[in-house]
Amino acid sequence: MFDFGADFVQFWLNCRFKLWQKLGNTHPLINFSIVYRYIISIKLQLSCLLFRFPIDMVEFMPKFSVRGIWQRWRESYPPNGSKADDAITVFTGVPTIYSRLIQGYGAMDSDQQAASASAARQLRLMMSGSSALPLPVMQEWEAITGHRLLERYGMTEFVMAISNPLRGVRKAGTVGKPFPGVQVKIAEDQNENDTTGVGELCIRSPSMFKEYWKLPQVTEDSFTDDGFFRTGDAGKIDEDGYYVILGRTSADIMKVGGYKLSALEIESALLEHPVVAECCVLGLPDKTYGDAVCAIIVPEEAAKRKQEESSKPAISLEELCEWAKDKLAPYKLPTRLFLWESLPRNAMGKACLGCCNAYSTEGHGLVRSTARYITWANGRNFMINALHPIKPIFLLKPASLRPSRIRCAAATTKQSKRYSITLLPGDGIGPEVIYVAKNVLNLAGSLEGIEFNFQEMPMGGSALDLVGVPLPDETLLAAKKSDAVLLGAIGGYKWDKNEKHLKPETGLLQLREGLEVFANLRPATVLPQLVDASTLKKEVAEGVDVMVVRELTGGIYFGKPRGFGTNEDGEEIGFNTEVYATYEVDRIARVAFETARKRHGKLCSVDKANVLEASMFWRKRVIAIAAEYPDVELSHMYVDNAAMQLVRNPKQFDTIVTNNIFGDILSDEASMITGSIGMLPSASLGSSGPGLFEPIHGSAPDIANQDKANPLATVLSAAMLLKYGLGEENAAKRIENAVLDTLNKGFRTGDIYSAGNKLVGCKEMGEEVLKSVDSQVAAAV
Ligand SMILES: NC(=O)c1ccc[n+]([C@@H]2O[C@H](COP(=O)([O-])OP(=O)(O)OC[C@H]3O[C@@H](n4cnc5c(N)ncnc54)[C@H](O)[C@@H]3O)[C@@H](O)[C@H]2O)c1
Ligand SMILES: CC(C)[C@H](C(=O)O)[C@@H](O)C(=O)O
Repeated sequence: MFDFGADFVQFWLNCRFKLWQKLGNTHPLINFSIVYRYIISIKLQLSCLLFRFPIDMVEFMPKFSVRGIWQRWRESYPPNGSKADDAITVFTGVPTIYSRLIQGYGAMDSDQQAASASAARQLRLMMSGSSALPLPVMQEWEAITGHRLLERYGMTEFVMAISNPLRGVRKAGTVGKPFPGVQVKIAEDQNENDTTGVGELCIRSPSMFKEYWKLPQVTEDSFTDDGFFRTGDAGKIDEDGYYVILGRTSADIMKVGGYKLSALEIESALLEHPVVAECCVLGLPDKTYGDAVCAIIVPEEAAKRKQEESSKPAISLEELCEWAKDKLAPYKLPTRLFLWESLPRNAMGKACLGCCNAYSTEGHGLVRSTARYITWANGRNFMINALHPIKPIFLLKPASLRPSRIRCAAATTKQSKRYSITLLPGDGIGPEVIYVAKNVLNLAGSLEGIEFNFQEMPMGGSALDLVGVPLPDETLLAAKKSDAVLLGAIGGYKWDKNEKHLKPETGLLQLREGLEVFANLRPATVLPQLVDASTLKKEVAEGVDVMVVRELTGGIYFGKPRGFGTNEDGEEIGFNTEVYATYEVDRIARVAFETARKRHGKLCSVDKANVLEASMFWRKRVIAIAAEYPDVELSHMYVDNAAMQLVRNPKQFDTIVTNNIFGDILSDEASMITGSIGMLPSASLGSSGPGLFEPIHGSAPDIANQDKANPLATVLSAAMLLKYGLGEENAAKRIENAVLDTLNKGFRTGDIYSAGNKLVGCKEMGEEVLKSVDSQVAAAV
């Protein structure tokens, strides 16, 4: 333990030689005065910049003593609610330490877990540095301790330069923004035609060191002409101005077929695979592509045991790529896979890339061998998946690979427009259909000179599994800050029994409420190509074109009081309240009248005004608003009758306006007239802010992960996003035309299949739509 007040001078005097050796990732010989300034700066930064309260003690924990660290926290904050005098309040570690602490936590019994998690929660702050923190580690740590790790970026040469804020948004996967007085620039490689914004991070800071001791040339080479220190780290700035560290320029950036790829980004994605305990990604020399992406994976213990018993690899390259293809672009997928017992690590716990590289390169000969288990010279066992010929990096057909930017430049003279889109794949078939819709959106957009910046965020059950809530704050924040949000679907059996606030569906309602998207447009159109897919008679279904305008942020879904209780007889009850205020009915009525006006001028308001006060009120307000729209023909219908009329004679409807719950039910019913719920898109809009676009179907757990989902509802939702969300009608038209063209060619997923057509899966349907978007270029431009 170290008392900063009294022992400070003594400390650095005693430690300076050691510090000379230990500090500095770049060079060990750092000027004596730097050591002094280093310590001063640490104390200043900790005390002033971060906490605004003095720090008395700094305790150096024994390296990797996972048990010791957890125990120290439990002693600091015993279960009786007291706090020890020497309690730890702030903890800083490197990612490996947090991974190990998570492992240690997993090995505890449930009582000890509860005590440990509760103690850890009481620390004031936890920080991470030294290398990029993998997202899954951050998320797991937050789920256990409630701490969102504060990631910062610093080096011995200039101490700390960039940090996420103590209060404010700590963006996962980033190191935040520069401290006041610190200048940061990204020096892109002049010799490369790279527009990814990735380059070497260069820093100018008041706390910059002066020189490497007696090494003037090294010092000189370390600075740019304009006085920025070259960190040797690759980075980029994200759309919010947060810095993302992609690794050491020398070791962590691979150059594959002209793309600069971050090994850390790929590692982060692979680490999410349930079989993967540890992972190291590196580029191995490849004649064609410069580097080939090689993944070294240490499987989880259970997978290792199974592997031993069955003599089969815990995971194959094909399985890994199949799993990762929704998370990584095709050119980022590994083309070589090594399964190892463990990763060689240095004393700090960082994977020793040099070793990994040497071993896997030495293993070249072995790649051609058929041997499965190979003993490496110093006795460590590792396994190579037999025979991995290097596959071409690009697995897609060339047409869909052409980078959007080039297509766009060739196809249109319009100025490039950029939009940020939050993607929420969600659960079940959500990720499958979002993958397709994203590609279609990208291609259609590029043909209209539009560039998208997609940000994928967790939502629903997958967010519950990751961070313990169905709508993480970060997801809502990202959604609010983007230009539009595209959602797959949420929900699944796994979370059905969760308490209300921990249900995926609650997350969806929170999202709609948070984005204030009160108007939900759900068009149900029977396409001529799909008349046969409808369960109604051809003459009933043909020509149906209904727009359901559903109120989305009020009514019984949100009304209070609500909950569970007991009645006077002591019996359990559950209750909800259907309630609408004037402004809520008025605004949705206006949206509906405007919509009807642009269609065939007929609006039917659906309610239950013969029974429910809320419906009587609804009807009264709709009639009042009708005075503003004399050109629109208004009618009213009770919901029970409307449900019947929809299947009796759906063509009588043009536009329907109704409350939240009736809209939910009637739009599902209307979907069947069109052939399948897999065809119906929706747009949810508010008076300002981004719109939310989603298919009306759910996560379809019965067909999830089987490549059976119909992606067209989501693809058409992407078209609605372009039309209603961004005002990009031409790009929307391209998508709508492509869907029609694909159906004209006879491609059908199972839900809309009829004899004489070609049955395809979700992926193939997506590829066909992409081809159609592509082939319309000449016709449409
Ligand atoms: N907006 C949403 O995210 C949303 C909407 C509705 C339901 N849900 C949730 O989804 C889960 C499942 O609900 P559900 O079964 O009642 O409704 P669902 O819409 O998921 O599925 C109903 C039926 O339609 C089929 N289906 C749905 N979408 C399809 C598609 N794109 N292609 C082919 N077939 C498709 C399913 O296989 C299933 O047989 C529940 O957890 C529910 O709460 C979410
Ligand atoms: C999943 C659920 C909350 C949702 C709703 O009831 O609105 C769904 O049925 C829908 O139609 O999007």
